[in-house]
Amino acid sequence: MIGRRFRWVEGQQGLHVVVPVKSLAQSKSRLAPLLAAQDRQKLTLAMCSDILQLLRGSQTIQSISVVTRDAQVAALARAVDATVLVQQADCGLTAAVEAAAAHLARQGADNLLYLPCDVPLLGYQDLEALAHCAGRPSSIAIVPSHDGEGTNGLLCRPPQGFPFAFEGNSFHRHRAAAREANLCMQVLRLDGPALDIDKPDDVERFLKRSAGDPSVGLRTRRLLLDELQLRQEMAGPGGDFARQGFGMGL
Ligand SMILES: Nc1nc2c(ncn2[C@@H]2O[C@H](COP(=O)(O)OP(=O)(O)OP(=O)(O)O)[C@@H](O)[C@H]2O)c(=O)[nH]1
Ligand SMILES: O=C(O)[C@H](O)COP(=O)(O)O
Repeated sequence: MIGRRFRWVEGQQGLHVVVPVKSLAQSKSRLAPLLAAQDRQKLTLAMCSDILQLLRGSQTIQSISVVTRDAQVAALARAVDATVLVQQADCGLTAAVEAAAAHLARQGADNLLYLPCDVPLLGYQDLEALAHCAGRPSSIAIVPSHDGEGTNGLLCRPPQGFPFAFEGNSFHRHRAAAREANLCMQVLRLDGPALDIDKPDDVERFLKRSAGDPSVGLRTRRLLLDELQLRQEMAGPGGDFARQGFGMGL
């Protein structure tokens, strides 16, 4: 647990963030048409690094927990003073968040904010918006993914007891569960964390959007453009990564 950076602001709650990360070798399989296996691993590490550095620098964050069985991810997490909850196997996202919820409840935390590792456009203002939502007891805030189907952020107060049901159309399931339990629910449509990088089109969207804001997703952007040499000019208006090969063996 870390608590020293959190700065109390009236109306805001210090957030206890949980970032589950599956084994690098298993991550980002839907990007296989675009990136080779080694490059998908590098991309996951770069995105983890971006989000962990952002969390570390935010005064709205009270603790960071990374749930993983991957040694490289664990090392990255420890470097920013995050708590590493080591898993024996990749047993799915829901199980990973449930394990973190139990841990936080034992530690006496009064909230949990799930964030995936693949939202490099997440910014400080998004965390502030979430911190405002955490002010009320028995509350839920959900950040839907840009396609309106997935859950790219889920804030629960208290941390345990909500029926997490990730994967597939989880936004609708989480919203229905909050309504059924009569919880105070907010749906936060935040453009930055709404973009999770799952598919080749998402890489294109990320490069377009991050071009206007060098303060977010810096490591991810550098990796894609400089090291993996994806060509940014293809991301301009009318650019078409797939048809032009994107330079990566399509
Ligand atoms: N600890 C842990 N994290 C997981 C597991 N499954 C998914 N995650 C994490 O949950 C978040 C959202 O997962 P996905 O978007 O499905 O991950 P992904 O690597 O894009 O998945 P694919 O493209 O389907 O391979 C990411 O931070 C993942 O690393 C798991 O079994 N254990
Ligand atoms: O929305 C979810 O349940 C998880 O974030 C996984 O969704 P994804 O497969 O769209 O990344």
